[in-house]
Amino acid sequence: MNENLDPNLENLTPTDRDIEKVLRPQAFEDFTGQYKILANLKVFVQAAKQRGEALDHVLLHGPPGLGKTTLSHIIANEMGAGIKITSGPVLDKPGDLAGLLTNLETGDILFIDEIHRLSPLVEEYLYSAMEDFKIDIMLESGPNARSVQISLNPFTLVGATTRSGLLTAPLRARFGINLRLEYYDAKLLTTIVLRSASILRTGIREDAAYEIARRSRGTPRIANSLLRRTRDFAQVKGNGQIDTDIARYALNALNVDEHGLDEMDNKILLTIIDKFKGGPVGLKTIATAVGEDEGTIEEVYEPFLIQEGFLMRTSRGREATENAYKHLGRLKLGGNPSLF
Ligand SMILES: Nc1ncnc2c1ncn2[C@@H]1O[C@H](COP(=O)(O)OP(=O)(O)OP(=O)(O)O)[C@@H](O)[C@H]1O
Ligand SMILES: [Mg+2]
Repeated sequence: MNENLDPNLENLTPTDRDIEKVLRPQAFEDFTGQYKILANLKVFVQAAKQRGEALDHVLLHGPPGLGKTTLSHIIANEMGAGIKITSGPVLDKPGDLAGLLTNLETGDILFIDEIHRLSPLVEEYLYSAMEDFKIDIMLESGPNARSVQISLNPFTLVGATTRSGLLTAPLRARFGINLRLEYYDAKLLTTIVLRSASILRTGIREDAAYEIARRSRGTPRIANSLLRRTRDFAQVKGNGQIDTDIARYALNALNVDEHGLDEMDNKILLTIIDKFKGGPVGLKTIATAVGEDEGTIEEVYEPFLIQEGFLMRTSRGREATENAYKHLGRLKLGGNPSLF
């Protein structure tokens, strides 16, 4: 995959990261799509504010680049609260978490990214903090060691994960608000591309924005990334304005396929078609063949392929659809004989 299209923020260059911040919506109003989630969140936020309470803990899950981090900042803004940011792998021991928790003011947001990667010890420590706003801390060490319970200011934990399947049941149960983000359709992504272009002061035609949008794998981060690269092409190869010709030229140069599928998407489909006669084939087998983690395929790649009609999930495994054969220029041999 082209590194600039990588959905993981960590792989972006510093300037890309700065631009990503500028493009990030700050309020409910600027956030496009996910209407149902937003409508519910607005009610919960307003109700909590009216009662003068902290918002209930929120779990945000869904594939990378759909707006989980963005939403957590918006929640803090809309609550008029502070936000502290950390992530599962960074919290090594309960002490790391205690330091963060005791510094939260009433109503503050503690955002834990990749919450599925908390160590079991830290996770257990989080339970009483979430439930009763209380934690035990150790005073002194050696023979004088004793633990005291201290009260925390009521806070809101916002957890984000691309792998909700890896969350333990007790942790999941402690979130009062559980929201799953969906892929965006091309129309919504067009709105996002147009908004981003205007922030970046780049002229773009609506049909060109649509061309970028429909090839962005349903993902705002990818749409913004493709817009920035297309802007480069427009600047160097054209007159700075993005029209459909420049957009197509740039997307082809970037190896973004007609449907916006990325290298791993195509690899998964090709593997099923070429090595397993189109399936059905088990998830584990696919994972081994393409060299990707089983859970990542299930939670990051598969949902998009299914939604776009390239893949089917059956009781006997995964099957490539007619669409997938067509897309990859493969001939489906003999169809499905069991039907005739
Ligand atoms: N609904 C939206 N409207 C406009 N822009 C959006 C929206 N959702 C996301 N974006 C843009 O996409 C970028 C990526 O979103 P964000 O970082 O919130 O994704 P994420 O779900 O946290 O991804 P990851 O799982 O990789 O952490 C943001 O910088 C923002 O500019
Ligand atoms: Mg994020």
